Amino acid sequence: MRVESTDLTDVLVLVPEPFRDERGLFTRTFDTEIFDNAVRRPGAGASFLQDSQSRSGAGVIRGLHGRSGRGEAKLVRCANGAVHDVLVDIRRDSPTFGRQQAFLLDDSEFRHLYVPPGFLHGFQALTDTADVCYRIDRPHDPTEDLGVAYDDPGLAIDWPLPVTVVSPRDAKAGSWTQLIQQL
Ligand SMILES: Cc1cn([C@H]2C[C@H](O)[C@@H](COP(=O)(O)OP(=O)(O)O[C@H]3O[C@@H](C)C(=O)[C@@H](O)[C@H]3O)O2)c(=O)[nH]c1=O
Repeated sequence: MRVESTDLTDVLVLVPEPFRDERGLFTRTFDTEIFDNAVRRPGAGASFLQDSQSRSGAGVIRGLHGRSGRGEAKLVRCANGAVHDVLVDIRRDSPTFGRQQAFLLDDSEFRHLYVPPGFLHGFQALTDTADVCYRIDRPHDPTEDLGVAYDDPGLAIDWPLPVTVVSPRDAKAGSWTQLIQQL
C-alpha cells in the first residue's frame, strides 16, 4: 500500500497494490502498520470502530456531512463502481481551512481516503451502482451531525453529473456561511 499526500493538510490517499491474475484480483484494503507510520500515531489504525457501506445509483449525492464535537476520523473507499468524492477542510486553525479537493474513488484503483476529524465529506455516484465503504473511529451519533448543502454557492462544488436523488436531510441542509459562523 502506497501513501500519498494531498492538497489538504493531513488528508492522505492510501493506494493499495492489487495482485491480478486470471481469476481476477486480490487486494489488501488496509494495513494498520503502514497507516500508523503514515500518520505517525501508533494505534491510530486500530482505533476505527464502525464499518459502514452505502449503495447509490448514478447521480446520487450524499453530503456534505461533518461532525461536531471532536469530530471523527474516516477511511473511505469505493468497493464497487466509482464516485466523485469531495472534502472540505473546516478546521479553523488549518492552513487549508475552507479549501476543497475532489478525488476519484473506484473499484479499479481502490484508492482510499484517510480523512481526519474536521472535514465535510460528500460524494456523487458516477456509476449505476456505487458502493462506498467507510470506517469511523467513533460510534455514529446523529446529534453531532453537521451539514452543508451540496450546491452551496459559497463552495461552488463542481459535481460531474446531473443530480438525481438527495436525502431529505441533505435537501434542507444549511449554508457554508452558516456553518462557519457556528464553528
Ligand atoms: C451514517 C450512519 C447512518 N445510520 C443510519 C441513519 C439513517 O437512518 C440511515 C441513513 O443515514 P444517512 O442518510 O445519514 O446516510 P448517508 O447520507 O449516506 O450518510 C453518510 O454520508 C457520507 C457522505 C458520509 O460521509 C458518512 O459519514 C455519512 O454521513 O442510516 C447509522 O445507523 N449509522 C451511521 O453511521
